[in-house]
Amino acid sequence: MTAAGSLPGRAAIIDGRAHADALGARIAQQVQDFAGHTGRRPGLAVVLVGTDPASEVYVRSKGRMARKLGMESFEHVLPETVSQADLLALVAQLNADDAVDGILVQLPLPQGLDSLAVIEAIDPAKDVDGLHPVNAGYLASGLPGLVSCTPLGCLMLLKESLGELAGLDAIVVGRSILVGKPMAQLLLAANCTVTLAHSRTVDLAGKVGRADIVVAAVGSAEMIRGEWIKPGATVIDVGTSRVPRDGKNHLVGDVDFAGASLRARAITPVPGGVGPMTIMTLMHNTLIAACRRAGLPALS
Ligand SMILES: Nc1nc(=O)c2c([nH]1)NC[C@@H]1CN(c3ccc(C(=O)N[C@@H](CCC(=O)O)C(=O)O)cc3)C=[N+]21
Repeated sequence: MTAAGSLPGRAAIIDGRAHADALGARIAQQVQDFAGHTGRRPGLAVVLVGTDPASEVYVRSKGRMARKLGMESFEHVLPETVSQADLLALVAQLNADDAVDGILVQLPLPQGLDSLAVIEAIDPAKDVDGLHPVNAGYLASGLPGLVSCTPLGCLMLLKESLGELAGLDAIVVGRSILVGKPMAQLLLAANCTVTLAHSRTVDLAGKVGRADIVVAAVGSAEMIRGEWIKPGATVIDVGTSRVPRDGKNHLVGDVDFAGASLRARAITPVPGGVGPMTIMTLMHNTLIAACRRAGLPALS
């Protein structure tokens, strides 16, 4: 930890691990209820293409969490050289498999594979990542679908920390399909006034400085500076960058944590913030998909 990082900040730390554990306990109970009603367990299929070490870690932890909560986990590891056709054939097989309720294809895919085409091939009812255009459209239309895991986890943390979000000014920095765009939609649905900022935004510092809620999802280490943050704002940091520091590799977010925690009222740490919630909302989505597919009422 840096000298600045060890200074006590004023902000409350939003403990993503604790919130994820609490959500996990509720999901585990509902998985048992589901099994009691249907005689089977919710099933999650995770597809990994290639051998990116960080992706391997995430895929393994998703499988481990699914099993821990009593779900079935199906892990498919394909070589980096797999053809688009073979990957699409696996997706078709998983679509047709009744034991599979959720399908997640770990992104990014290796060069040469068309990830949008792969996502479009997933049955929207099994798209637990919420990336299929049908699910993105449901979200934009205010209809029930499946919502991308990371933004859903961020919204849960914001509601836990702030209670009512209506009327607050929110800025989302980053416009990816995986995080930024669905995050902006969720905040809009929660009646925030939303600014969606990106690499071409003019005066990002000024716009961040007017926001009650800052969601940083750019993937650029500590680019949101602490002095930009409006005093009393709530900061959600989606970034996870590995940076060499003091001879070690450190995981840091998109936000200058030490600086921001001197001004924010509450902030998520990295690690231990959004990351653990992302895995748990994937489990939540898998349970929702399983209930809908089984014709059971959505569990709360
Ligand atoms: N189709 C798809 N869906 C995803 O949701 C998806 C993906 N592809 N590709 C990669 C990113 C990354 N991602 C993370 C999940 C958990 C942590 C996590 O639990 N992080 C821990 C720390 C883990 C560590 O120390 O490396 C934490 O923040 O506390 C981080 C990142 C999901 N992703």
